[in-house]
Amino acid sequence: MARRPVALTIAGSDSGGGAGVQADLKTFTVLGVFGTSVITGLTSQNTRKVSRIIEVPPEFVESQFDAIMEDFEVKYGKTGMLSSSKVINAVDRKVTQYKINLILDPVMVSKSGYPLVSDDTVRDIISLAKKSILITPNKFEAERLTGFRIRNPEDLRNTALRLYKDLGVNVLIKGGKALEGYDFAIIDGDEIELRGELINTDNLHGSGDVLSASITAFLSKGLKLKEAVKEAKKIVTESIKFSLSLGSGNGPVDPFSVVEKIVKIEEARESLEKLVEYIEKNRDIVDRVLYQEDKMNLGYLTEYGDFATLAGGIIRYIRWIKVDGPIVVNWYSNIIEKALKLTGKRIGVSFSITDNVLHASEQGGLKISESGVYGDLIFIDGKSVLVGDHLDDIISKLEVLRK
Ligand SMILES: Cc1ncc(COP(=O)(O)O)c(N)n1
Repeated sequence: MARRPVALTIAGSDSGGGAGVQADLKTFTVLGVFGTSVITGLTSQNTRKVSRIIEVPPEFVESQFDAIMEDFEVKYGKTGMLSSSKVINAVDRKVTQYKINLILDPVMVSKSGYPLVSDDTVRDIISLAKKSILITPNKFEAERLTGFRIRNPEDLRNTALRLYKDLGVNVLIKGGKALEGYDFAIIDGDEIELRGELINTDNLHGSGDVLSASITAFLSKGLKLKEAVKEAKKIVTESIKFSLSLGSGNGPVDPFSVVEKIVKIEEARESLEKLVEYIEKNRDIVDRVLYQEDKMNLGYLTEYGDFATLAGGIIRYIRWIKVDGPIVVNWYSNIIEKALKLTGKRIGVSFSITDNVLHASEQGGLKISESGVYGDLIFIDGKSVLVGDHLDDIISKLEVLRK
């Protein structure tokens, strides 16, 4: 029977789906970990605002722990929104009772700027932090916890050192957009710089949750803490790079992009395989678009920027064609990738500029472009690249060239 590691999130519900429990469970799932959840509070929230918060009664927080722990083996858990001292104390009791290794994300304010915890919780958060294996404050939360100001990477390091020494806990501070995605961690005394990329987006709703949930997932899968932190940084960077323009406020980051990127590569392979099959079945097309001993190729550029193409292309050889595979991904770039990037299309075929090609495209209404921005047939480096939105689109354009 299939088995999965089980992880736990102890967090609030975000009705808008981008942060909180919803973000944590998505993150666990895409990383192959089964997610359980202790819900600490409910928010009426979207990408613009948090309009209401209801706290879950502490005894019900405790009963969720009991239900999970009597049935599952959970070694690692993470916290998100813990909105009051009573809830924090309930979590503290249960985490201690069940010996759960805790990643504490001291959530205080939403990306949309609304407080998620009452002011007097800082003391209790610090007490829970001391029992955790890692705390992951952002710049603002680290400032609140220490009273320091963080303006640059040096301040970030000093604040991390202070938290590490004073609380006796491993710490990862997220510099966020203000520090161009620079994070700094101290784990078992080792200082770890986590350089990010400057990703120019305000769609960051849920970014902190995705990071701490990724760390928790990787730990549950058996990684050591330092490795888990480094791998989690990659996941959150991807989730931000492909964050979603949903809602009119701070859109959600998208942990699902980590999986969808791979699905899209498989779709690219499948489309190219079908296109090879089509060309093999209709090889007269090759005579029309390719000079003797010239080479054609096929390519697919996914929404995530991965490029698939035939390693060797298709060669016309007397009465035969030779398909020289395999399909390789991100192996090398060619004029098809260039044409697809120029036109924003997904799938392309490169071949010679034969008289047939010129004649048939004129007759069939295919648009030729030398600059490449618009058009169905792009001329690059003395060759033509036929481009389309998907497999059927490119096949219907190849049919035009067969006439
Ligand atoms: C229920 C809940 N938990 C956590 C956050 C923090 O996420 P963010 O800072 O990205 O808004 C949130 N907005 N809502």
